[in-house]
Amino acid sequence: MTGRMIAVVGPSGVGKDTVMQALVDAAPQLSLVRRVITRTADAGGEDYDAVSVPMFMGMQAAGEFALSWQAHGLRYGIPVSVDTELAQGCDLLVNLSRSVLGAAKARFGAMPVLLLTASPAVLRARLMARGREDGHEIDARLARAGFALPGGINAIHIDNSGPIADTVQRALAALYPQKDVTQT
Ligand SMILES: Nc1ncnc2c1ncn2[C@@H]1O[C@H](COP(=O)(O)OP(=O)(O)OP(=O)(O)O)[C@@H](O)[C@H]1O
Ligand SMILES: O=P(O)(O)OC[C@H]1O[C@H](OP(=O)(O)O)[C@H](O)[C@@H]1O
Repeated sequence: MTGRMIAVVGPSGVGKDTVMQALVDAAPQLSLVRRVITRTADAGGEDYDAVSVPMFMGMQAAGEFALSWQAHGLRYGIPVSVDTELAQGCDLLVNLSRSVLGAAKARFGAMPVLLLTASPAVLRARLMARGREDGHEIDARLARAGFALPGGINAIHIDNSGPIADTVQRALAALYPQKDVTQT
C-alpha cells in the first residue's frame, strides 16, 4: 500500500516543525520530508538542504522538485525522491506554504492537511524566543499569519497554543482514527 503525503501548514511560529518532529518521535511509520531551501546552512531549526539561488534554479530546471514555491524572500523545493518513499508505503510529513496547497493536492492526490493555529500574541512570543529572524522579519511573518487557505482545501484545524503532547495526540487521532500508532 502506498503512503500518504501529509501537509502541515499554518502561520510562521505556530510550531509546524516542532510538532512534525514530535509526531515522528511518537509514531514510527511517519517520516519527515527534507526541504531544499535557499537559506544559509547555519540558520538552525529544521534539517534542510541549504542551496544557493543558482543551484535551486538549476535543480528546478532539471525537474528535481515535485513542488516548489517562494515565501519570506526564500525559495523552497520538495525533492522528487518523495515519490519513492511514498511508493514504499511511508507516510510523509511536509511543511508547506498555505499558498501551494492547491498544487500539492494536484501533485499528490488525497492529502490530509493539518492546519496549526495559535493567537497572534503566542505567535509573536514564539518567533521572538526562537530568535532566527530579526524584528522586521518577524513583523513581516506576522503580517502573513491570517493568510486564507485556498478554496477546496479541507483542513484539520488543531490549536497548538497548549502543550505539544496534546497537539500530537489530536493530530494522530485525526490521521489514524482506527488504531493506536504510538510507540508506547
Ligand atoms: N506547543 C508549543 N508550546 C510551546 N512552544 C512551542 C510549541 N510549539 C512550538 N513551540 C516553539 O515555538 C517556536 C516556533 O516553532 P517552529 O519553529 O516549530 O514553528 P514553525 O511553524 O515551523 O515556524 P516557521 O514557519 O517560521 O518555520 C519554537 O521555538 C518552538 O520551540
Ligand atoms: O505563510 P505561508 O505561505 O503559509 O508559509 C510560508 C512559508 O513559511 C514557512 O517557512 P519557514 O519554515 O519559516 O522557512 C513555511 O514553511 C512556508 O514555506
